[in-house]
Amino acid sequence: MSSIYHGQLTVSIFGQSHAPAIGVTVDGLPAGEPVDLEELQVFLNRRAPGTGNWSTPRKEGDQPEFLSGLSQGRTCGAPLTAVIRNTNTRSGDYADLRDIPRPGHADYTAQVKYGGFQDVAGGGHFSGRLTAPLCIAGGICKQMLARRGIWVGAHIAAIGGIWDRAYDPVALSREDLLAPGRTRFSVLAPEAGERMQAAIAAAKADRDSLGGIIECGVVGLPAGLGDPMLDGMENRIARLAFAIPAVKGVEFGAGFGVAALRGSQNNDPFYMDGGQVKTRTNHAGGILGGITNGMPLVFRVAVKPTPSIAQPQDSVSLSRGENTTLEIHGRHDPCIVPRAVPCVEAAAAIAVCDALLEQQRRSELL
Ligand SMILES: Cc1cc2nc3c(=O)[nH]c(=O)nc-3n(C[C@H](O)[C@H](O)[C@H](O)COP(=O)(O)O)c2cc1C
Ligand SMILES: C=C(O[C@@H]1CC(C(=O)O)=C[C@@H](OP(=O)(O)O)[C@H]1O)C(=O)O
Repeated sequence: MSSIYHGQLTVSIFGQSHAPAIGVTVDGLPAGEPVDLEELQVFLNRRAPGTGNWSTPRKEGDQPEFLSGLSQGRTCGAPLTAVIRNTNTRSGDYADLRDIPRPGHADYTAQVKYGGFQDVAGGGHFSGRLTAPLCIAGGICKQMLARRGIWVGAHIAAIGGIWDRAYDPVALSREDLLAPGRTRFSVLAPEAGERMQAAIAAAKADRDSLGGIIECGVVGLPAGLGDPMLDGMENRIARLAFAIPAVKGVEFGAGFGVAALRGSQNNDPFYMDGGQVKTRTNHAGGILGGITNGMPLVFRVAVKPTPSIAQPQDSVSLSRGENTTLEIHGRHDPCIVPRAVPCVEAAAAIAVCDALLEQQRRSELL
């Protein structure tokens, strides 16, 4: 299994949902960066399971223990390793799933690839739980970016077809990005949030689940970050966003909507604003040719409905080679979207921080 992001920063995520611990090693962080552990905990709490009707009832404190890389509240240049102990596992729920794979989860593909040696309990290394260490790395990157005037935020754009107010991609402000994260259910329009929560409750009562869309923005970025072709900002962000289990799509700016537009509608006209080049619209989502253009960077991810639902489902017995019915008895999120909002912020923050470090180190060589 490869769970390593390679760039200026190397982010290596380890552990399984029901192993003694999960964790992350981040290599390449500049020395001397302050890490506010209280602020980091507030960020991790936004993702932690066990609170809210939309969450799995599995309660975990999700308090990181730093084993290396920090000294006197700052990064010390050594690889930073943090672990989170798993304290509330119920592995018996997974006893049947090695033989009878859950539709929509990774049980079947893991069985094929790892020949039965994979850890099935709690989804093993495939679990959404592994986004907690992603958020440790991303939370530290968010703090580094904020000190440089770069702000990352996200909100629930839609759940089950109910839409929140969208970001204004031209006039997106720091406050728009930060406000949803101060509430337990991260939306811009509280009324839309209430309707979404009711829809989740209804799906749960039907022993079903819901999916949705998360919109993420970054403001304060300089123009010129990223590269063409394989190392564009889109590529870098998408690679990290797809590390979040259940993410099935990523679109930047107007995204798939561009397909229905004419060039005259989709092009973002340039204009001068106090010596700065800006665009009047932002269908590009702040990226042209893989490189930031100084406008807000905006992207959305599609999150599928939670695969583990309590309804009986068709599956197969792999040992007997025959069709069967599966009933899942476990503790699952009826909707992954609300808890995945900080995970998307973490993915964006790591990608942007990495690109900035690369840019800085390149220019230092000249
Ligand atoms: C924060 C978070 C929580 C999740 N919770 C659950 C869950 O409770 N039950 C479940 O079946 N899947 C859950 N998932 C999704 C599965 O981990 C994921 O669908 C599975 O690993 C297969 O990966 P894929 O959907 O990317 O193909 C969660 C994902 C995230 C990001
Ligand atoms: C624990 C978390 O979510 C888990 C993600 C998950 C999955 O299959 O992805 C399945 C469930 O695991 P368990 O059966 O052990 O309760 C969720 O609770 C977490 O996100 O921290």
